[in-house]
Amino acid sequence: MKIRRLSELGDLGLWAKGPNWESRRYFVRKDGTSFSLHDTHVAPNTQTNIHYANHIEACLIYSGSCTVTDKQTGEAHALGAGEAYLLDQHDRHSVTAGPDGCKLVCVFTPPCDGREVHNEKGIYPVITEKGVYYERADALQAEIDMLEALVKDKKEELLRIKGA
Ligand SMILES: CC(=O)NCC[C@H](N)C(=O)O
Repeated sequence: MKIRRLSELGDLGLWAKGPNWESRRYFVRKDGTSFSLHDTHVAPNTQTNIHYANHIEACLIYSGSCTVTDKQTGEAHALGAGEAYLLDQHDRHSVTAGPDGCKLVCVFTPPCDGREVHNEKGIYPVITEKGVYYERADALQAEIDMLEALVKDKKEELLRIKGA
């Protein structure tokens, strides 16, 4: 088991800030997981345009409210505490926080490294120990390398179990 406390995140480089939001990244790639776990706080009455070309993200709102708009269809969803959205199509979208702001627990795959902020297109790079990759092909290769390392670990575990 691992415990990570809010008070540690700054020193560990796991507290990222954008113009309208901050994201406290509790568990990240270096923890060896295939996902990262974030607590995102979005400032009241702000709009952020996002396009996670290299990631899938699930968000669960636990405080405040927001409107998530699909930029392709124009469909807008008003969401509050206990409601969630999943960006499983690399959807271009905007998040508009309500008058009390919006707090969300967010899960990313591939896992974030901790330092990611949006580029001018709203994209996060995939960051590994080998580099920072924005372009889809490079980011996919970095993700495949991460997944292959995880599969290698699982295969070794399986061999250990079978050999026991
Ligand atoms: C909704 C929003 O502002 N997202 C940006 C931060 C993102 N959820 C993260 O945790 O990196």
